[in-house]
Amino acid sequence: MTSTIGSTVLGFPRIGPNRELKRALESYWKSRTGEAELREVARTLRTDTWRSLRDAGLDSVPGNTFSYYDQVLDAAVTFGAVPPRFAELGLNPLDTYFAMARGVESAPPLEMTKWFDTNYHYIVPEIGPDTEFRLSDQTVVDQYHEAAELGIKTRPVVVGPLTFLLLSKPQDGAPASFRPLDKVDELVTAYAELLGELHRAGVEWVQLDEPAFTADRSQADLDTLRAAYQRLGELSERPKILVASYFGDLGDALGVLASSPVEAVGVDLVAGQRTVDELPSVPGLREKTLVAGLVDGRNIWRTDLDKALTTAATLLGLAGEVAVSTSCSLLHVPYDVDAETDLDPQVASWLAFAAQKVGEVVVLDRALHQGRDTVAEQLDDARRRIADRAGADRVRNNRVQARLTSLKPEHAQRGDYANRLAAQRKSLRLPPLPTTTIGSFPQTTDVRKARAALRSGSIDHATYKQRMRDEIERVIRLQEDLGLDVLVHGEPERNDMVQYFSEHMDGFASTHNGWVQSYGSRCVRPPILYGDVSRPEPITVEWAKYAQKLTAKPVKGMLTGPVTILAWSFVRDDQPLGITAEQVALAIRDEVKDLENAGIRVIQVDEPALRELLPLRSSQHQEYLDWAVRSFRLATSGIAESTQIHTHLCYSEFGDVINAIVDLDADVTSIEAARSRMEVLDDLNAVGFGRGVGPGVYDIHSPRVPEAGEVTDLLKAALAAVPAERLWVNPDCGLKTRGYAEVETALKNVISATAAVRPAAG
Ligand SMILES: Nc1nc2c(c(=O)[nH]1)N[C@@H](CNc1ccc(C(=O)N[C@@H](CCC(=O)N[C@@H](CCC(=O)N[C@@H](CCC(=O)O)C(=O)O)C(=O)O)C(=O)O)cc1)CN2
Ligand code: MET
Ligand SMILES: [Zn+2]
Repeated sequence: MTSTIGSTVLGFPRIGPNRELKRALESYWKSRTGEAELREVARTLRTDTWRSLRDAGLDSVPGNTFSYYDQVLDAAVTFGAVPPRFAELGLNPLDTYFAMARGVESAPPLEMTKWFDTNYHYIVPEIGPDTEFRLSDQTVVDQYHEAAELGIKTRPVVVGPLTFLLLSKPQDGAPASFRPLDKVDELVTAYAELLGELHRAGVEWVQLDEPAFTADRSQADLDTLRAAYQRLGELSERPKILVASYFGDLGDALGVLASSPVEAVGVDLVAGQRTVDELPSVPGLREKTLVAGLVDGRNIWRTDLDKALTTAATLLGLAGEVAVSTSCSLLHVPYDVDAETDLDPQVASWLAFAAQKVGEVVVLDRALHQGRDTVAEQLDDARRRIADRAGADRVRNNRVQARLTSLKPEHAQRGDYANRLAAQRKSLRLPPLPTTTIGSFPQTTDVRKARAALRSGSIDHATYKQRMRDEIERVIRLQEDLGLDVLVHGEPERNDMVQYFSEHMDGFASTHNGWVQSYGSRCVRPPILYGDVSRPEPITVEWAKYAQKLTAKPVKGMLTGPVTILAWSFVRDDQPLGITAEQVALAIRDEVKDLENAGIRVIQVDEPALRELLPLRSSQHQEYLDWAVRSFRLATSGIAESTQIHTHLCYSEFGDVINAIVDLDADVTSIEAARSRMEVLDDLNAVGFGRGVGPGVYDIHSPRVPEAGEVTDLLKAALAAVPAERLWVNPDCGLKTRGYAEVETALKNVISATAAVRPAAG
C-alpha cells in the first residue's frame, strides 16, 4: 500500500529574505523590542514561507522549519531536555530557550558545533541519566494549526530521535559509560506522544530527519534505529512518517528503514553517489514512497534537469511512489537569485537559490509524473543555461591551468624545520611564551558603517581607506600598550575572512543579499566560485605594510587558507574539489610571497574549516586529507626559511585530523583549547607534533572575561604538556564578534598570566 506525498523540499531558510529574523532577534536581545514584536516578525516569516511554497506548486509544504535559533535546540525543548541550570532560572519559555543558546551570567550556554560537514552550527543538547523526556512544548502542533488556518496543510519537520541523541553530549558528571543513546526508549516514548498529538491535530505526514545515518554507524546503532522506527511505525494513532536522510549515502541504514513500518524514506541523490546503484537491491522499498533528493540543497547551481530526470526514471519501478525533492533542507542556500541586482547576468543565469530550487522540484516532478512535454519550455530553458555554463569562456583561464600542470613536488615542500627554527629565532628575537592574537579585533559599528557607506557611495574610497588606517593604528597602539609580542593589524577591512579574499580574486562572484544562516542570528554570504581562480594583484599587502610601519614589533600577516575558502564558498561542481583547492592555494601562495617581500616576517594562514570538510564516511578521509594538506603546503612553501608560517584551527574536535595538522608543516599552530582545558595538546603529543603551538587560553565565544588566575591555570596545564620553547600564548580565535571593553581586560589578564609563568629568557 502506498500513500502519496508528491513534490516537496526538505526544509527552507528562516532568517528572512532580508534577514528580518536576525534584526528582530538582535533587537529583542538588546531589550530594544519586546516578545510580541519578535513573535510577530516570526509569524509573518512563517506565513510568507508557507504561502510561497504552496503558490510555487509544491504538493507537500514542510512545516516547523522556522526556528528562533536552531532546530536541534527546538527538539531539546520540545521533548523536555532542558538542563536544570536553565530550568532553575525561572525565566519565561522564550528566554529559557535563548539562555540555553546564548548563556546568561549564572548559566553558561549549551555548546555549539558544526552541523555535519556544513557551515551551519547547532546547539548540542546535554543529556544525563536523569533527563526526563516528555512532550513539553506544543510549538510543532501550534504551527501546524497556524498554517492550517491559512488553508495550508503542512508536513511538520522534526529532528529524528536517533540523530538527536547521537548529536547530544553526556551531561557533566554522568557516568563515563553513559551515552545519550542509552535513553532512546524514553525519548521514543516522547516522540510517540508527539505523533499522537499531531495525528489528533489532523496532520497527514510528519518528517523525521535522521542525517546521522549518512555517517559511519555501528551495527548497534543500526539495530537501535530499527527498533525505534519499528515502535513508532506500530503506533495506531500517528501521521504517516517520512524518515529523511541527507549529506550522503545511508548505506546499511537504507535497508533498515525500507524494512521498517514507516511510509517514506528520503535519500540524498546528490551527495549520496552510491544510493542510486544500491536502491534496486533494497528489500521493502516497493511498499514505500521514495523521496528522491534530486535538487542540490547545498549548492547554488541550476540543476541539470535532463540528467536528474534520467536518474528519476530509473527509480520509478523501484518504489511504490517516487516524489521529487531536494537533497537536504534549503537552509544552506540563500533565498532568491532575483534579489541580486549586481551579479553578472551570465553568472546569475547559472544559479538557483531556494526560490529557484523549489521551481526546479516542481518542474521535475511534473516531467516525471505527467510527461516531459507538460514542461517542455522549462526543460528547454534549463538546458540552455547548463550549456551556456559548460561552454563559457569566463570559467576557464589557460594560464591558471598551465601553472597547475607545471607544479612539482618541491612546490609543496619547505626546508628542514631545524634550520627554519634557527633562522626565525634570529630574525624575530621573541621572548619565551610569545603572546599574540588570532587576527581580528572587534568589528565596531563604525567600521561596518564605513563599509556600508562606501558601498552606498556616501563616502569615497580614500575616506574609507583612511578610516581603516585609523582603526589599524588604534589596534596597533592597543597591542603595544598591552605588551603583546607578535602584533596583528586587526582585519577591520574584512567583511568576512573568506568573502573578503573572494572579492579580490578572479573566478569568484559575490552576492549582495545572498545570506545564509551560520548560527543563531549570524549569517554569511558565501562567495560563488564559478571559474579558474587567480589573484590579479596583492590583496592584504598594503594593510600589513601600513601596520608594520607603525611598530618595531613583528606584525603577523593574516590570510585565509585554501580549504577554508572552499568550505565557506559555493564551489564549482564541474571539476574535483582538489583541483579547485590547488588553484586557490596558488593565489594564496602569491600573496604569501608578496607579504614576505614587503617585510612581513610572520604570516598566518587560517584553516579553521580543515575539520569541517572531512567526509562523513571514513573510507573517504584519506583522499580528502591528501589534497587538503597539499593545498595548504602549496600556499605556504614558496618563501624563505626565516619567514615564520602560522596556522590557526578552531570550531572543532581535532582527533580525526590530528595527523593532518602535523603534515601541514606550519612553524606555529594556534588552536582552540580553552573550553576543553588544553586536551588537544595530549592528542598532538601522541602523534609526535614538535612545532610551536598556541593552545587558546581565552574562550572568545562568550562575553565573559577570564580572570588572570584562570589563564595561569590553563598555561600551567599547557606547560605540563609542552616544553616552554614551543609554547605560544593566544586566545581561542579572532576577536571580531567581541566588544573592545571585554577584549582589553581579557588580553590584559592573558598578558599578566603569561608573565606569571614565563621562564626567564635563555
Ligand atoms: N564565512 C564564515 N564562516 C564562518 C566563520 C566566519 O568568520 N566566516 N566563523 C565561524 C562562525 N560563523 C560566523 C558566521 C558569521 C559571523 C558574523 O559575524 N556575521 C555577521 C556578518 C558579517 C559581514 O558580512 N559583515 C559585513 C556587512 C554586514 C551588514 O549587515 N552590514 C549592514 C550595514 C552595516 C551595519 O550597520 O552594521 C547592512 O548591510 O545592512 C561587513 O562587515 O561589511 C552577521 O551575521 O552579523 C560570525 C561567525 C564558522 N563559520
Ligand atoms: N584570523 C581570523 C580572525 O581572527 C581567524 C578566525 S577563525 C574562524 O578572525
Ligand atoms: Zn578561529
